[in-house]
Amino acid sequence: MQVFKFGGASVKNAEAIKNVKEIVEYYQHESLLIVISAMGKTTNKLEAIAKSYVSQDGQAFELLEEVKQAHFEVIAGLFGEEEVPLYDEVSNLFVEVEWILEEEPVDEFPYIFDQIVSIGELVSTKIIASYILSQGIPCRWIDARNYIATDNYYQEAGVDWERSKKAILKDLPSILTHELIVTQGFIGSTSENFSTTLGREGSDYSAAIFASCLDAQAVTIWKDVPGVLNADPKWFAETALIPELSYTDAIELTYYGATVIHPKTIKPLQNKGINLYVKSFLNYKEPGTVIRSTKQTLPIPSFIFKMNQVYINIMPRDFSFILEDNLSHIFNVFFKHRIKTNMMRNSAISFSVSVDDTGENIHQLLADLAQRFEIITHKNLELITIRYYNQETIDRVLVDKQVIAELKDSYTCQLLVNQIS
Ligand SMILES: Nc1ncnc2c1ncn2[C@@H]1O[C@H](COP(=O)(O)OP(=O)(O)O)[C@@H](O)[C@H]1O
Ligand SMILES: N[C@@H](CC(=O)OP(=O)(O)O)C(=O)O
Repeated sequence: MQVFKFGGASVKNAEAIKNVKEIVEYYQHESLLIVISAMGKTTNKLEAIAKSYVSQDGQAFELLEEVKQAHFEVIAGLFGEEEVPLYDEVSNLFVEVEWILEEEPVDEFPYIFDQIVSIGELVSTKIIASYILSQGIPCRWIDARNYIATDNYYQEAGVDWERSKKAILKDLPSILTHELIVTQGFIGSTSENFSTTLGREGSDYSAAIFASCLDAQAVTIWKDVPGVLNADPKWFAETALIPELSYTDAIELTYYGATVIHPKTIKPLQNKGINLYVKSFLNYKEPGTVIRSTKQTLPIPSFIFKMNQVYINIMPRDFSFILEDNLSHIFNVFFKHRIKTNMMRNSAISFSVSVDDTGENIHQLLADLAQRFEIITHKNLELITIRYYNQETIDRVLVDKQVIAELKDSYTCQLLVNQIS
């Protein structure tokens, strides 16, 4: 069997969903489990609703109505004038959010986020599964929350692999013998049946969890690009397709910020030797990129750009050295605020990190660190990572840039830079 994953861009409107159906139809004689994300930018809109609800700014119902109407338009685009029961099914899912919004917000934001935002994947999959079925392709919608068991670390839930595998193997193999399965990416459930999410862009990871538990032959992630390129085409005018990548190179590229695949996706597949394909949903017969066990190293240097970085220099107030005691304290504070570091350096009396400037939680991190350390921050920086670098590639990215910090090992070079105005 195989696992397919369709992200928000591939299901953003009725036309896009018809294209997904065409791809599924082409592969319908395979045994397929299809993981789908929320449509387009729905997750961002639902996040705005969760924030509006918590701040009680009076906008939440209006925002929810917009999201609901956008989904009804997609249903109309797929089914025309037909009075399909899907309208009621989708309305009922939105009613669950309305019930939340009617109550006073007493719970913590991460919990509220997960209860509201998880609806995006539930409605998108309801619509797409109904459409695929209406086109004569046997297909079953399943609720991923019955299969992806997690802890209760809301917004970044940890997967309970044992419980998930047991639930998946109990039900899904027999369904897959005669029907396609359509399910949600990104969401899971605690043992008390509260919805959880696996971290933003986490649907790729869901595909890997199902694939690993089912011992799939392959996973295919369908994208708006021809496959993995040597740089994000949004930042680089000339990019090249990488036809084959080792799991290690793929893990490194995604770890450093290549957003084409969620970083947690690759390890479970590597452990089981499952090939991961990245293909274009616009040219679905093209081979794309295959990530698998190979000795082949990246054929060309690859570039990763991360904008909006803040560089934090942390110095002990008492001029003690940056040794185990201070380091463990610093890492605990980063862990407490769940802030991921993109680059780290240390000297005898300072420890410096570059992180995404995500606003409020960075302020809280800095306030915590300032209790024990002197802090200097430098904002609006860009982090450039080059895998398989050489001097020519470094010179190429440094035009009009001032280097603030630099880290190199045999394969990877990281440059934290400032635009020279
Ligand atoms: N190395 C890379 N190769 C290809 N695409 C990349 C790379 N790095 C970043 N991207 C970006 O990833 C995007 C696809 O990911 P994303 O928008 O998250 O898709 P989806 O929402 O469908 O999962 C591409 O449009 C591209 O801009
Ligand atoms: N919808 C979720 C999960 C996800 O993976 O989305 P996408 O596949 O569109 O990146 C998010 O936007 O975070």
